[in-house]
Parts: sequence; C-alpha cells; structure tokens
Amino acid sequence: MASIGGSSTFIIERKSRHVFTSSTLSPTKIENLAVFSGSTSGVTLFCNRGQLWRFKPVRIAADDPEGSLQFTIKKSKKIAERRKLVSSIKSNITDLDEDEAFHEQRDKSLPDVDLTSSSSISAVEDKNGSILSSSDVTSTVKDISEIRPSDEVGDEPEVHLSSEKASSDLGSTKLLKTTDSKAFKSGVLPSFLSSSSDAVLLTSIENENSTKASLEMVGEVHDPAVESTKPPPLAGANAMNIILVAAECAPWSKTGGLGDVAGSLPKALARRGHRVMVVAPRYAEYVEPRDIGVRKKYKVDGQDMEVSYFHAYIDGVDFIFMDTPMFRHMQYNIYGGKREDILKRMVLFCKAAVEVPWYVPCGGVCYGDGNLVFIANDWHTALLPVYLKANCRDNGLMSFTRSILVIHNIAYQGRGPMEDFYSVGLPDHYKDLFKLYDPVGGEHFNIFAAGLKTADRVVTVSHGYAWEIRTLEGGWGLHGIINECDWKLQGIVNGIDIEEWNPQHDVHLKSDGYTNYSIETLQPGKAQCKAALQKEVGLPVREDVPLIGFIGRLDHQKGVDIIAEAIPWMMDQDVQLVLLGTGRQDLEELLRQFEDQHHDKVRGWVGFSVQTAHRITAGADILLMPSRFEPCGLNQLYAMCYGTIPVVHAVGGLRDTVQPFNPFEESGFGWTFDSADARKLIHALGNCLLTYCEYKESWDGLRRRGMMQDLSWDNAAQKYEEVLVAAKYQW
Ligand SMILES: Nc1ncnc2c1ncn2[C@@H]1O[C@H](COP(=O)(O)OP(=O)(O)O[C@H]2O[C@H](CO)[C@@H](O)[C@H](O)[C@H]2O)[C@@H](O)[C@H]1O
Repeated sequence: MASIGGSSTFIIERKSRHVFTSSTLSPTKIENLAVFSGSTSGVTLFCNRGQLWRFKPVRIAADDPEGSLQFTIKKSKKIAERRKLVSSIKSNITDLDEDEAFHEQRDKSLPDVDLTSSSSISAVEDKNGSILSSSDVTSTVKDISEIRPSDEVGDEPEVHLSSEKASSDLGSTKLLKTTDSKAFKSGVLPSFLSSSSDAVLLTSIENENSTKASLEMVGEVHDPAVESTKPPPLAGANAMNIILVAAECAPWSKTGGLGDVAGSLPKALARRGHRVMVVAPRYAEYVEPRDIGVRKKYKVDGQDMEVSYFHAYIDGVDFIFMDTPMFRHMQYNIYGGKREDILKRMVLFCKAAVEVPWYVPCGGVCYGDGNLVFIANDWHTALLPVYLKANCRDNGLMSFTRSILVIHNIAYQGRGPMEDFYSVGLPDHYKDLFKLYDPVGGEHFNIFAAGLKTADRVVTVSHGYAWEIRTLEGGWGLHGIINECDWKLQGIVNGIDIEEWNPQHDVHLKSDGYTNYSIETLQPGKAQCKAALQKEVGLPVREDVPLIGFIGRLDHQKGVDIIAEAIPWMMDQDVQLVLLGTGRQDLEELLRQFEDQHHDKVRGWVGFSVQTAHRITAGADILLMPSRFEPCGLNQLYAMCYGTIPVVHAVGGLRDTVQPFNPFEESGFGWTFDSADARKLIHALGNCLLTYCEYKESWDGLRRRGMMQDLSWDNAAQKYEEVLVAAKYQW
C-alpha cells in the first residue's frame, strides 16, 4: 500500500470525475480507501469499491492552493477529453465484429490514451498485448437434479433425512446468455501481496463481458451524454465489495431455496452499485465459467488440498466457482456422504473462500480486503466468519473486512462430536466457541453456534423467523446463542428473481401448450396453463375443477404428512392435486401412494425438476404449504406472482408474506391456518375452495392483488445494504 508523506502532492482520480488532492484526503482516509495497489509507469492504481483509482504524484507545490486548483481544472478538462476518447473506443469495440478491425482500431487509439484509459484498455489485452476477441454464445445449462443429503452433519433427529436419492430432472433446460471467452492464462498475486511495486497489475482478461465489467469498474464506459442524466448508484457512498459464499447457487446447483437466494440476491446488490461476487463450489463442468488459472493449496485434516477457480461475469456479478476433487460429481448429492466428508468439504471451501479477494482476479482486478464484506449462508459456510477472525483478523490482516451470517434454516447446524474440532484446523482457544450443550445432543461440536457468535451481523430470512429462532421451540438448541446475539440479528424477507419467476417471460411456459401471461391476460393465460398441466400429468382437462399444487423438499419441515392426513377429506371434494418433491424415502413413497390410490385426482411427481416447479406454479389455482416451520418460503412468493393462491400454515416467513383474505374488505392474498394440523388445513382449504367456486370476483381480486405486489429482491437488497453498512462501521 502506498504511503503518503513528504512534500509531494498526489492526485487521486476516480471515474475521471472526481479529482482530489492529497490535501483533501487524510492519510488514514486513504489507507482505508486503497485496498489494492499496483504500479505501472510510476502511477499507482488502487481498487476500491469496485472502482479503479489512479494515484499519481505530480509536480506542483503542496502549499500552492491556487496552482493546485488550476492544475485540477486543467486535469478535469483533459479527463473529459479522455473519457470521450474511451467512449468512442468502447463503441468501436461493440461495433466491430472482426478481430482484425478490432486490432486496427486499438492500434490507432491506444497511443493517445494515458493510463486511466489504458488501464481499461489493458483489460482487453492478453499477456502478449494482443486484444482478445469474443463472441456471444447462448449456452444451455441443464437443470440440476439433486436432493438434500441423508446425512447432514449432526442434524436434529427430526430433520435428519434417512435416505434420499437423486432423481433426474425431466429434460428441462435453462438458457443463459453468456460470452464465450479465452481463459485467463494465469492468476497473479495482487501486488499488495507481492514484493515488487512494479508488479504487473492487469494480466489477461477473459472476455468481452469481463472487459465491460473492467471498463465499468474504472468508470470509463460511460457515454458522457448518458452520464449526465444517469443517476448515481443507489448505494451511493455505501457502495462496497461484497462476497456472498454459499454451498449452492442456482442455476448451477440447487437443492432448495438457498440456491435461489445465492443466485439472485447478489444481482440485486450489484444493481445498487456494489461490486459483488458469489463464491460457490464447482460440482460439475458448468458451461459459462472459465478457468482463471489461479491455484492455491490449503490444509484440510493434515492433507494439502489444491483448489482452482472458474469465473463467469453475469448480470453484473462475478461468479467464482471453486474447483477441487472433493466437490467434483457432487451435484446430485451436495450435502451427502459421511459426516466427516461433508465437514472436510466445508472446511476447505470456507478456508479458501476467505482468501478469494486476495488471489482471485475478477475482470483483472482482485477485490482486495478493504471495504469488503462477506455474506455467509447457513451452517455450511458458518466457518467463514471464524476463519476470517482466526486466520486473518487475529494476525492483523483483513482488519476492515466484515462478515454477515444468514440463517436460512437453523434446523441444520453442522453438529458432531467435539473431536470434530480437530478437523477444522483452528487454534485450541477456539474450541469453546464450538461447544454447545443441549438436551438432544448433549455436549457437542456445533458449527452454526461458532459462526453466529463470530459473525459481525446475523440476518435471517423473515421477521417471523427472527422471532421464532429466539424461542426454545424455534431455535433448535441455538436459541440461547441467538438471544445473546439479539443486538446483531435482523430479519429480512427474501425477494424473488423476477426474471426467472415471471409468468410474462417464463421460459418454461413457452412450449407443450403452456403460455406466458400477465395480469392483463390472466384469465385466458392461466386457464391455458392449467389445461396444459392437466394434460402433461395426465389428469382430466377441466377448467372448473380447482387444481391444488404442492412443491417442496420432502421432509418433516414441509408437512407433506399433514397433507396425507387431509387426503381423505380432499378426495371427497371435486379437486385435483399435483405434488412435486423429493427427499425422505418414506415421504416419496407417500406421494406415489396418493397417486396410486386416487389416480383420477392426484399426481405425485417424485423428482427434482425446475421446469415442473414453474409449470405447477403457473397451472395450479392453489398452492398448499403446510410447513411446520418456514424461515421464509419462496414458493408462496412465486405462487402469488403467478396468480396462484397460497394456503399456508401461518409460521415464519409464510405469516409475514401471506396476508389472510378478508372478504369484507376484499383484501389479502390467501388463506392461513394457525397450527400444523390437518383439521386446520382442511378448514382453511375449505374456505378457499368455497371462494373459488362461489365468489369468482373475490377470487379474481385475490389473484390480481398477489400479482401486483413488488416481490423483487430490490427492497430486500436495500435492507441488506443497511446491515452491511452497520457491520462496516462496527468495531
Ligand atoms: N422437487 C423439486 N423440484 C424443483 N424445484 C424444487 C423442488 N423442491 C423444491 N424446489 C424449489 O426449491 C426452492 C425451495 O424454496 P424454499 O424457500 O421452500 O426452500 P428451502 O426450504 O429449501 O429453503 C430454506 O431457505 C429458503 C431461502 O432463504 C427459505 O425461503 C426457506 O424457508 C428455508 O427453509 C423453490 O425454488 C422450489 O421451487
């Protein structure tokens, strides 16, 4: 990190828009700002808050404010000219299809561009100085078929899944537009870790997308005309570097809601102006990410394990996939295997993830560790805050980096015998952090407990759940710790990815008789989807019969056994029922039984199929969610967006998001029942069916109100930002 001293005056430029002299910035401020530095031609570059800064000594007297001002004005003019030039280069990059033409243009343009621009330009150069070409390709990613593990590390007996198997998706595909690219040739150590101040700052860059990302990072892609009207980033001065770390990330890997969140929250944070990265394991050979050539070794249980990194830049987010033999071929069994094995996977994942901002360049530039916050998710990554503290902060490293731990489901905790402590590779004095006693597990090793205590802030995915986990019943043994952490705990209701889950554009509704629809075309659109669903699953095609859907992991949490108790009553009604799920074998068997016994009315689809989930959400009239507990729940949110009425157990996030129907005020979005009990479910569902059959206008109102809500991630992202800011200024 460069120091400031002597009589020199420094110019720091960001986005070529703001020019500061060192006299306006104190050394400490600059220390805090400059998180990554490299030096070329005597000019030092800093990366901070997603921006590349130029930091250059100039020959003017520090005590001559007028001279300094003149210089600044002159410099600003030069910068404006330079920006125009870069903007013209950018439009040329877009316009020119042929590499050759691209090269010609570069040859013409580069000599006039000084470092601020050339740092951008170098973002399209490979090691030999030639510019990399790229062409857009549309790649197809197969749906992931996978399940929860049968053997989560030390879960509570009730939620411990006995035996689950992977089942394949039924041929659904998802299109992801991406950019083909040449891979990074090699990774470089960030120069602040290397001894040479002249370390090469920007090496080869992988693709046009990354190029644009890099150009955006240094603030040079803006058309001046557009720029004057373009509002500043929503995050404003709070813009940060954010790294979300999760064991699954849709669409590449998903067993449930965590995958959805990891795939979509980061995009919303990026839209607010943060520089955002997701780090997830590379369970299979994904199409978009490219090997960036960085290799690192970490010790896990006494053994050296090598990891490498794959990168894709999509929708403003750097997706980093960590590759190591332990993750390979686990896509259908992410949390599977022996307790010791999953523990090793998560130890390696978290140890390495902490250092990603040092070693893994995205768009050519590492994130660095200042102005940085990690978002860890569930017990699988709860070791990350602990490693951040033990391996870094205790040693004077990453002092400005913060960690947030998000609780998606506290029932899974990473429990094991105390001996497991010796597998996580921490100093002995960390042992107590993991020690927990409860009547179920006795004294045991608990990863979630350690993560909750160590994280700077804790978020859970609804207000209702934030309350529930403080109680004996809802805390699953961790309520004591949660109550101690009360001051740093906040509930933020999940959003949904409105590009992925939008009846107007849903790619899964474009074939097999389904259709896209909006609030304007709700009536015919939904009727067509319902008919297509009935046809696809082989039920009688009837418009008048209420079609009830259920989608979810088959375990104790989701209450499929409560549906089983209600089945005799349901089968006495004129209804159809389509269930989709995978998980516990006995519950899968239950689904098959429903179908066998009531073949004219029920279909039980055992398997994991994103496409079928979308189609049920669109084609069903009613979505049933009798979850015993539900931290947030995404399916009810998707349902409301698709004009499908939720009937839910009023618990956790379901209570937060499904306001009960009030026939007198014509308000609300669905039906709720207040305990996980078949009789209560029958009562709520009975009222719902009555409204469906007898009160068409009310039904229509319910559907429309649901569809008109803003359930996007944007609101939630703003709230996350508040938490990140609070963490940043917390010591
Ligand atoms: N068989 C199948 N085929 C295809 N898709 C399937 C499927 N089974 C489930 N899904 C999909 O998986 C997701 C499940 O979302 P939930 O919120 O219900 O998840 P889950 O309980 O796993 O997550 C936890 O984390 C999330 C995110 O925070 C919380 O909302 C939730 O309450 C908490 O339990 C949905 O996208 C759903 O469509």
